[in-house]
Amino acid sequence: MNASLRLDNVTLTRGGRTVLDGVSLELAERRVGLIGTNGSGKSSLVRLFNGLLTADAGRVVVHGLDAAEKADELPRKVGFIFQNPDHQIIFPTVAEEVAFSLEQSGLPRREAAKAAIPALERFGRAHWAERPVHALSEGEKQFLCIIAVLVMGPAVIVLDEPFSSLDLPTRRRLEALVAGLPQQVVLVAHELDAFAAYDRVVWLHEGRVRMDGAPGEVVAAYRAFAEALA
Ligand SMILES: Nc1ncnc2c1ncn2[C@@H]1O[C@H](COP(=O)(O)OP(=O)(O)OP(=O)(O)O)[C@@H](O)[C@H]1O
Repeated sequence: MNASLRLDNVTLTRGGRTVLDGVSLELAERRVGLIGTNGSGKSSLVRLFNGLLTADAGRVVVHGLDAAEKADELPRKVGFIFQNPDHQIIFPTVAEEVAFSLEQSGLPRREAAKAAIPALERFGRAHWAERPVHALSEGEKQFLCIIAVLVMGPAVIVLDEPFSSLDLPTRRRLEALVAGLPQQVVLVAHELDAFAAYDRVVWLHEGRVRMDGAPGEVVAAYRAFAEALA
């Protein structure tokens, strides 16, 4: 099985607009960054990897699964962390949220409820179990989202602007947590320093790949481009 995220000549339209225009990419690195101005297509592109969006033309292959044929299997393969944890968390307590993830990964409901506490324990958060989710801070909620995704054992973690509402210390803690994950990680972010230790950064512009390579070079070129626009 090829452990890569592949787009072959992918075109995607949303609301009548071409959002991705013949994009071909093969992402096999463990740490991949995606940058670009607002509306360049970053969120749309990563949503192809878990079946939230479907390409209009071309082919998407996620760690060996053809996205068009195996759409149902993609969410277990690719875990998503979004900008706003409130959009992701659906249950009133931490334990219920984690239990739901475990159920999604195939455990029967009663077993999932029992397994939630040991799962939280693995992340040093067993004491959160009965906490109401609304009483968690933004950083804690984002941490819970990551736990809820990780317990499903995905091969890929996609983080789409996960830092936007976090203060700097909380952001650094989450970055450290993400840095230690064994999974392939795809990070969409506007905080360009986040990519320093990444293997590869792809710069998307108006639905096409504008530059692709080592973080230092791609980020420097993007900064120069953005400065010239300002
Ligand atoms: N739900 C939607 N319906 C129709 N068009 C959409 C929808 N969401 C996004 N688009 C359009 O798709 C294009 C790409 O949006 P996308 O969210 O992928 O960009 P992005 O690079 O992630 O931007 P940002 O940095 O602002 O999050 C935009 O022009 C946007 O208007």
